[in-house]
Amino acid sequence: MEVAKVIVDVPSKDTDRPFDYLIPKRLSPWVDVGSRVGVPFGNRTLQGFVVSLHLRSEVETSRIKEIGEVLDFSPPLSRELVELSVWMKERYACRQITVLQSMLPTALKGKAERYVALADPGESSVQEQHQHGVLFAAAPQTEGEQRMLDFVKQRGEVSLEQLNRAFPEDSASLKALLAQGLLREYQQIKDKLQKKTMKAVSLSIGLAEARQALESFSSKAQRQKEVLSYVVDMEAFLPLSLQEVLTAVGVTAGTVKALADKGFINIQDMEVQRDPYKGRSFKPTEPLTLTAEQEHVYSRIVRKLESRDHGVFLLHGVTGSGKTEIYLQTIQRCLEQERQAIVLVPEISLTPQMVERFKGRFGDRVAVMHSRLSQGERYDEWRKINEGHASVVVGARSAVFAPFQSLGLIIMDEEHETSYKQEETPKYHARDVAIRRASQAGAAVILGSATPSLESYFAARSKSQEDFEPELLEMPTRALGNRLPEVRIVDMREELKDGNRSMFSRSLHEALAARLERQEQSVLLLNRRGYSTFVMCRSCGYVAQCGECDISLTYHQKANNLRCHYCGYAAPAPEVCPDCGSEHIRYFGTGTQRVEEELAKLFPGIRVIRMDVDTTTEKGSHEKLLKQFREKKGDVLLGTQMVAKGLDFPDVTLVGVITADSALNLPDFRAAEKTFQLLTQVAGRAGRHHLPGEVFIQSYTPDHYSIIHASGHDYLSFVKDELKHRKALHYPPYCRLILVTLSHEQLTVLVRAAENYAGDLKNKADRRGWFGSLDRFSAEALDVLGPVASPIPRLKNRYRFQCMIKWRGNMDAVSLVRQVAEELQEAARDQTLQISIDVDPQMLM
Ligand SMILES: Nc1ncnc2c1ncn2[C@@H]1O[C@H](COP(=O)(O)OP(=O)(O)OP(=O)(O)O)[C@@H](O)[C@H]1O
Ligand SMILES: [Zn+2]
Ligand SMILES: [Zn+2]
Repeated sequence: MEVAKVIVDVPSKDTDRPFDYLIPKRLSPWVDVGSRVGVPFGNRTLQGFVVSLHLRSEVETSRIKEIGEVLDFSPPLSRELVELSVWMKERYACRQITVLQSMLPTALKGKAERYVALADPGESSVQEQHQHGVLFAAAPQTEGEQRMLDFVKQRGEVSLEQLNRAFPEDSASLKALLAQGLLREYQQIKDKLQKKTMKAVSLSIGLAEARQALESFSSKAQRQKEVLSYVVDMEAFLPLSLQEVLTAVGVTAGTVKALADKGFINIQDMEVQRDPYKGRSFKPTEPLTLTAEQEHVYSRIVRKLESRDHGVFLLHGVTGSGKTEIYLQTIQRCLEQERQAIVLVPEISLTPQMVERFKGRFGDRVAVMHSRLSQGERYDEWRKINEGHASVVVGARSAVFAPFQSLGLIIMDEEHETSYKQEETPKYHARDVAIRRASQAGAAVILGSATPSLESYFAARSKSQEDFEPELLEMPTRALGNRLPEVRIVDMREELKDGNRSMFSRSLHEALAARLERQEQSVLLLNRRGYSTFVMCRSCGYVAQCGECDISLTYHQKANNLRCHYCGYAAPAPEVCPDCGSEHIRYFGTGTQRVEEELAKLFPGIRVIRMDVDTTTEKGSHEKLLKQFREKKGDVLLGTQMVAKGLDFPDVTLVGVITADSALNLPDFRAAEKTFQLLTQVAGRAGRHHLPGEVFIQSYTPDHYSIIHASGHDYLSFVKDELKHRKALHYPPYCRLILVTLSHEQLTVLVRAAENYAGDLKNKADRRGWFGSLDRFSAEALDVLGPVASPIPRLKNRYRFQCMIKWRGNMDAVSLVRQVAEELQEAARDQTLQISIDVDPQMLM
């Protein structure tokens, strides 16, 4: 192969294609698809990725440049991942370089650094000088130049930075030396982060020899003798870290160095792997005997694994049905096949308890990746996988790119979680990427949840989606045979009517008191999402809604009005409730801190462990709080969404939801689905072991179907009701969405651009016969809503407008939406107009 196609690190439209580079002979053994390379681009050196290899270029060879360097011994990306990046760039309307980079840890985001070295000694420079008619041989002209030249000579190569530090005032000499051809300048890509090394001490003579040396050690060098004696004693553990030697013997580095100079020991740099779970032991666990229900599910998945074909399973199992045990045992099979497994979990449920379950079963073969690790730790976990030392990875969203060579299984726990969608570019959904990657690799996918997303469930039931068709597996009972907890809905309007203005209903109050008495534990959930954004009547539960879009109107304090984020409808904020005339109408929301205060007032001496964004910012704090709760150092675990997921505490017998409605009224068509999921999840924390559980859901809209069905643990009925709404109003899964957000510093410019965008898109879609309301009975339709001001109308001094595109059918809507955006941007000739495209958006607020 002579030519490599390389995607370079310039995220702009014109460079979003591969460029040809010649592969020099000396580098050819190292260059492969997925290699990270440094290439000349214009007058810069850039990092890039090789995406294909060819025998020759279509471009004239003399016009293409050579690859400058290869940055890794083995390519950090596999062919499979490079292929995946092409698919992702099209599906999510983004640049391939952005995708490729997001597949790697940030530590590998290299940047060019400038170096100087001696120019090729002698010949070439002399030749060149002859060519230029210069007859004198080049030599330094000043003392400063001479010193600089010597400095470089000694070191071979010097970074420009280092040189400037050594000769801070002397850029003239450098210029002169470069001009005379004595020094040359070049660029190299340096990784953002280096491997971590430590100084390590080992013996440089034989053990017997060292023992002998100890006998005859000079009494003047007593300290050195102690060091040598320590090293000899620890012979079985060599090499030792220098730090350890220093603290154990109580000497300075100088003493150790002196001993090294005498030739007894040597001190070297040794690479160390940062292990975030180092020093922690995980109790080994054995596979449990599966229940009949589990056995059935297990055998279906294993059959697929044995076939080594691609397949997707939707595992719908109630809380506590033992999904995790299914994950563990199917991974076991996968490893026995010498294939590897990826386990994706939502960031907030990537709790130590979760990690423990996988480390406990598979020990050191498990790598862990999440955002609370330092960049260095992430890099090392990534390398552990890349070098084949790990065969299971447990991680958040981006672990879907784990560099495994023969992937057998991808598990996505809590598959309904919105955090699987990345909100920054590339705005990918890990579920879709997982399915795509698995189909390339012939791997199986398990999507697990007690409350599957409507999209996945619909796809599994209807078998009509072109995207993916999961096979549905059900586990309707709990593994330990106990019943799901009893759930009571408390009508908070009644409480107010009866004069109780507290945030605790009388029944939840009583239940809490009983738990304190019996020394059992409680979990209290405060749904903080949607804090203060909607207007609700506390007397009758009325919430202002848009008649067209069936979503809550958002309160805008400045204008004192209510607006719909989808269609732009606006109305003045009401003073009294339009339904019942009550004055108890207000913006909604309560903070965890206020709940904590009220608990302390109601139950003096109560021990509350509060878990929210404020108390969990510090590294490891999440873990510490849960440990306290497990050790029963708290009566109540109070928190936001964090307390709803994946926790398995035997003594929790009460779960209270302070206000179930707050998420229900968010201006998001998934509000009901999210509320149902959250209530079901949190209810599932109660009574998981021998003690029976009880759940109280406090609500101002107790007849809402999401609350009623959650209280009955009735997923199917919820789905039926919800699908009716989605169908009537044309929302997913009956269509797909693309959210286009435009932003600019000047409002007038922005409004015009947004209107042009919507107009162009409609025209182009119309010409293709796509444009039309989704109301019409046709298999294909594309509708454009807006433009309207975005839910966050101004961000960082930029105004924001958006268009929502709804579409269904067999058409390439994404590329049309992208094409129109690119054309508009080009025509506008305005660098500051930004257009962002979010395909299948999850966050609509
Ligand atoms: N086959 C089994 N035999 C005995 N105990 C089991 C078995 N399977 C699971 N369990 C136990 O049942 C409890 C619930 O299981 P697990 O936490 O895996 O459920 P889950 O479906 O993942 O729940 P959730 O969705 O609520 O997180 C755990 O304590 C687990 O150890
Ligand atoms: Zn009212
Ligand atoms: Zn509307």
